[in-house]
Amino acid sequence: MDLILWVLLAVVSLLFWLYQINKDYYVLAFFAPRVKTKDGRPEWTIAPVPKGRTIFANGFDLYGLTEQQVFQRLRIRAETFPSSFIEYGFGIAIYNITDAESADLVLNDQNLITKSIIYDFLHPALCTGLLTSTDKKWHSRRRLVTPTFHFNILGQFEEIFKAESFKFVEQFNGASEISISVSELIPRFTLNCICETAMGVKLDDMAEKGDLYRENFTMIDKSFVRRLSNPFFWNKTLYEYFRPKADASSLKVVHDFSNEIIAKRRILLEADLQHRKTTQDADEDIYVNNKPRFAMLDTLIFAETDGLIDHKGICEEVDTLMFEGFDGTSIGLTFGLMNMSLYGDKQELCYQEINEYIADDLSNLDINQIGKLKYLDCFIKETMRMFPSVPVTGRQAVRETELANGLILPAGTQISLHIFDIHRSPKYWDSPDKFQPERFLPENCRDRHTYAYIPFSAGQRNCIGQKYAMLEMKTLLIVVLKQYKILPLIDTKDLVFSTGITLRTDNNIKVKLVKRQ
Ligand code: HEM
Repeated sequence: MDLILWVLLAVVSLLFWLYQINKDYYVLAFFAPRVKTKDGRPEWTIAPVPKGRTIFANGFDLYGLTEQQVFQRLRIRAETFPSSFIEYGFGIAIYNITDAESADLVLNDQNLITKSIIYDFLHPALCTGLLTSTDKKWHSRRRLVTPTFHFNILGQFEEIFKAESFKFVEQFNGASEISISVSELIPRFTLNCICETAMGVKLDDMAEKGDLYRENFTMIDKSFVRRLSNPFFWNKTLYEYFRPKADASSLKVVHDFSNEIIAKRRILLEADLQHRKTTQDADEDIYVNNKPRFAMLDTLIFAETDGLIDHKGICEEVDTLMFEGFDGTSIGLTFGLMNMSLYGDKQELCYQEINEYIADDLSNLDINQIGKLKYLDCFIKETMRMFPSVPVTGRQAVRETELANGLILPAGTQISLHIFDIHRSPKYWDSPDKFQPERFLPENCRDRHTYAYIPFSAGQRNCIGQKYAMLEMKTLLIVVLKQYKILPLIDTKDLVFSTGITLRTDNNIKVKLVKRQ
C-alpha cells in the first residue's frame, strides 16, 4: 500500500513539475525553450501556435510527407496564419514569418545574421562558404567577394551573357518553329554563364561533366528535403549513419567538378599573368578597367597568395557561387520564359520596348541599354514575385533576442522567412495569383511595404549576385525575343511544386518558339 502511495505521489510531483516547467519549455516538443513576450503575455497572443499533427507539438508535422506535400503543407499554414506563427519542434522553437513587417524586423536585426539549422543540411555540399557561414568568417568572405560584383565587372560579364545567349538560340539552327524544354536547356545555359564569368573557365569541352554536376545537385536537393522532414535527421551523426549511399557519390561528383574548375583556372591564370608580364600589360587595379578581365575566382586565388583564404576556403566559395549562380538564375529564367509564353500581350510590350532601345543586330546590347528597359524589369520582377527561386530563407537567434513586436526569442530559436507566401499575401498584393508586371511601375509601388517583395532577401545577408542575375536573365530574354515569338505549351493549372533548397516543379516546362519575320 505504502508503495502505491509513494508511486502516486511521485507521478503527481512529476506532473506538477512538468506543468511548471511547461511555462518555460514546451514539454511535449522535447523541452523546446518557449518564446516569451516583453509584457509577459502568452506568445500566442502575438504569434499563434498551430496545433501539431502528433502530441509532440509540431515536431513531426512534415514527417513522412513527399516533397510536394511538404510544399503544400507550408502554403496552407501560411494561408491560415498570414501574420506569422510559432511552432515547437524537436527541442526548438521555430518563428515562421509570413508578413513583410516581421520580415523587416528580422532581416534588419544585426543580431540575426546567423543562418538557421536547415543551412547545416547544405554543409556537406557547400561547407561553410558565403551562404552558410556566420560571424567573422562571413564578414571577411563577404568583404573579399563583394568587389567582384562591381558595376564595371558586370559590364564585362555582359559580353559573356550575350555570347552564351547567342549560342542558346543558335542551337535551334534557325528553325522557323520549334518546341523546346526550357527546364532542360536553361540550367545548361546558366551553368555555362557562371563557369565562364565567375570561374573563368569555358565549359565547351566539359559539357558532359556539367550535365552530371547538375544531375547530382538534384540528388543533394532530395537529401535536403529528407533531412528537413525528419526531425531525427536534423542530427548530423544520425543522418550520416542512415543516409543513402548515393548521397556520398553525388557529393563526390559535385566536388570533383568544382575541383577540376579550380585546377583549370589556376593554370589559365598563371598563363594569363605571364602573358601580361611579357606584354607589359599588368595593371594594378583588377576591378576597374577595360583590359582583359579577371574572373571572380582569380580574386580568391590572389587572396590566397596574400594569406586571406586557403585552398579549402576557395573550394567553399566556388561551390557556393556555382550553386547559387546557376540554380537561382535558372529558376528565374525558366519561369520568365514560361510567363512570356503564357501572357502574349505582356510579351508584346516587352518586345516593343526592346525594339525601341536595342538594335536588330544587337550590336548595342550592353549594360547601359539594358538599364533602359523598364517594362522588361517589371516583367522579371513579377515573375520572381510569383515564383521566387528561394521560397524560404532562415536565420537563428544565437542569443536571446527581443523583437520590436514584443516577442522575446530564446537562444536557439529558428526563424523561417516564407518569401513565397509574403509574395502571394493579399495583404500587399491585389489578386496575388494574377500575373501583372505593372504592379512594379514606380507609381504602383509607392504605398507597398518594401519587404513585401524580397526575392533576393534583404539586409546584410541579401543576395550578393542580384544585379548579376538580373543582367543575365534580361540578356537571354532580349536575345530570344528579338528572334522568336514565344507560345505556350503548359497551363499554370498543371504546375506541381515541390520543396527543395530552391523552388522545384515536377513539370517539364516547355514553350514553342516561332521565328519572327
Ligand atoms: C534569380 C537569381 C537569384 C535569386 C532569386 C537569389 C536569391 C538569393 C537569396 C534569397 C539569398 C539569401 C539567402 C538567405 O538569406 O538565406 C541569396 C544569397 C546569396 N546569393 Fe543569390 N540569388 C540569385 C542569384 C545569384 C547569383 C547569380 C549569385 C552569384 C553569382 C548568387 C550568390 C549568392 C550568394 C553568395 C549568397 C549568400 C550571400 C551572403 O549570405 O552573404 N545568387 N540569393
